[in-house]
Amino acid sequence: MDGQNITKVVLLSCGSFNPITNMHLRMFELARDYLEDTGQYRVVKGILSPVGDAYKKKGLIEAHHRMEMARLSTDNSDWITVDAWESLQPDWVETSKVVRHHYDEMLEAEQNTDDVDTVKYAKKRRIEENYEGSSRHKRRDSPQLMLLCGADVLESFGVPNLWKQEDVAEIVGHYGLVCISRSASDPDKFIHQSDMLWKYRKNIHVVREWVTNEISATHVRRSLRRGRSVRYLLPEGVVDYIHVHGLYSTESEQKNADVVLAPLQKYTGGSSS
Ligand SMILES: Nc1ncnc2c1ncn2[C@@H]1O[C@H](COP(=O)(O)OP(=O)(O)OP(=O)(O)O)[C@@H](O)[C@H]1O
Ligand SMILES: NC(=O)c1ccc[n+]([C@@H]2O[C@H](COP(=O)(O)O)[C@@H](O)[C@H]2O)c1
Ligand SMILES: [Zn+2]
Repeated sequence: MDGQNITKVVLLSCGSFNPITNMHLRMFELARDYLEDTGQYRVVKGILSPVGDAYKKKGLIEAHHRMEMARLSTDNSDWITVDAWESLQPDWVETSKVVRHHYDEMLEAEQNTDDVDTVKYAKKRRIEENYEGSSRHKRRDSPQLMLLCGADVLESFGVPNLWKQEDVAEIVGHYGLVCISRSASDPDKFIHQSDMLWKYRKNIHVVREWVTNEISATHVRRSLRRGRSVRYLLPEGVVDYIHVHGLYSTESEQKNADVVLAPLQKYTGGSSS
């Protein structure tokens, strides 16, 4: 393989990570193996982006704790990183905007490592060449940013008032999606039944995990409330962090219990901005 036609990929995973589990980290490894096995891609970076507190999901603990646990989990990875930008936004940010933000950052980082053009205005001009008006245009050699998620998130695209269809079209049509199967889901069937997902099916990479691993953060929080062990479901450092800070109680599970999830609030409230 001469590497000439290999596209560099950055994987971005958005979620609550409440708390981060071994399966969240496995998703990145599974996705990288899958993409690189095709011979078409080289995965250069993974980004974990914990959602901000304004998402208002039931039982969602403070972003700074979720961020710190994600950091502890990725300390020993040479390619998976954690990014605080989304978690620091005062309002909930649609995933399409998070993807755009990281795409822009990725292009900027690419430009900065390019030692041929170091003159500032030239860099700026080349960044601008990636755009036409407000829409982002890919340069042939620029890396690709793909959203990484589990099949439940893919299937949530069909939940009324949860996602704007134009956002889904932008994510799958312009960037790309890597979806890890979960045992109760059938992502291929879901794609087949959606005209939009079918249209962009070539940009959706379904990774079938045969050794299914149904660790979920909900299960972990439940075990913690009941004083049960969660060892080996989460990285060691995260288990210690949870115990030291006394996280995940009956009380914390009631957070946002009577609040509507931010996207549902936004899209059922009549606002479509
Ligand atoms: N066991 C799993 N298999 C495949 N994908 C998973 C698994 N657990 C989580 N994911 C994916 O990880 C991302 C972050 O998910 P999230 O933070 O909601 O974790 P979760 O374990 O599903 O938590 P919760 O139970 O609170 O919903 C999502 O894309 C989700 O689909
Ligand atoms: N319309 C949207 O952009 C939209 C809707 C629902 C969830 N999400 C995102 O998907 C992720 C899902 O996280 P959970 O599975 O933990 O709820 C979060 O990062 C959330 O912001 C985005
Ligand atoms: Zn989930």
